[in-house]
Amino acid sequence: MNKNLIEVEGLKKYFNVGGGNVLKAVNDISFSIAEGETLGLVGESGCGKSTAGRTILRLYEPTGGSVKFNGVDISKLPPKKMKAMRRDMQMIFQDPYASLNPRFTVTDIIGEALDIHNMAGSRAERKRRVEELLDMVGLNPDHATRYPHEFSGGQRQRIGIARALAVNPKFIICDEPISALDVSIQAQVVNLLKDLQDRLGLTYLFIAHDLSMVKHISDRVAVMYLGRIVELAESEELYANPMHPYTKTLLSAIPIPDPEIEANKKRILLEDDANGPIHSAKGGSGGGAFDLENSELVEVTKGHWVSMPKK
Ligand SMILES: Nc1ncnc2c1ncn2[C@@H]1O[C@H](COP(=O)(O)OP(=O)(O)OP(=O)(O)O)[C@@H](O)[C@H]1O
Repeated sequence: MNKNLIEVEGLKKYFNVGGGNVLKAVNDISFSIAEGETLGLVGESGCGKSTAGRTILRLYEPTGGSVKFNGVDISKLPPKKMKAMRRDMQMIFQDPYASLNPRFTVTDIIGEALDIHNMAGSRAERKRRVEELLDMVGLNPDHATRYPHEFSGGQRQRIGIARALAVNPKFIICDEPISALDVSIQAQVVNLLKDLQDRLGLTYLFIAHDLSMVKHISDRVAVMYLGRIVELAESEELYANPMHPYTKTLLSAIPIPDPEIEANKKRILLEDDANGPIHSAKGGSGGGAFDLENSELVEVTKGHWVSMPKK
């Protein structure tokens, strides 16, 4: 196993939501990601995945905990050092159209990423680099002068990937990069991300709300529920032997192509948490269905961690 590139320890991100209430969007999560590894982070909408991603990159200031990148604690780096560090840590977003400036050509979009880190060099060098990046993500370099609306959804996501790659990052957070794409296109983008990982030695945190596609890209998967990680295991192990009721729920939500199997399949209904992730200042627990407040991750078999009530 390679050394850890990312080490997240007790990370918290709380939002004040008024009335003395605090929304614990990320509530004490810990995990590491080895160099060249892909960790999947899955859970339903609102469980805190995106907030976790943004807090890891310090696009949100953490409420508590630490994030180490290559052994350096970035949670306390001053802005200048953090800017330099950002080159190594990039993000790909769910909706490539919303994250690409419609008035910019592809050259401008990718070139801007180079400019931010003074990596553009001469005009000719910038053009050459943009064309190289387009080629890398399977787009025609001749299309560099086109605008985002001239591309399909899948092609736009490729532009988003090229922009992230422009600064030669080591770590990329892929925040639901395929959720907005047609199913037929999803596998192509996943395969592209895998190829790029092999070629460039990238490390990924791959965020998704269901488990179906995550399986194909992740070495290990962490399952998030109400701001916490409730299960973490190698992908194969998690799919073959899910232990936490919430993981079982997510797995039961993956559609099976055979309608007969689908019709006979029982959905595990999750008794929802009354408070959600909101905790009142007076000490309301938000522990809910699984009493997460009084639970801890326990290594049940080697590398397979499950949230269990504290003894
Ligand atoms: N800036 C913010 N201020 C207040 N609450 C926020 C903020 N950002 C996120 N939240 C809340 O934090 C919780 C977690 O949101 P987050 O977007 O991280 O979840 P998610 O699992 O990524 O969901 P989705 O897949 O829908 O993006 C939600 O309850 C959300 O409403």
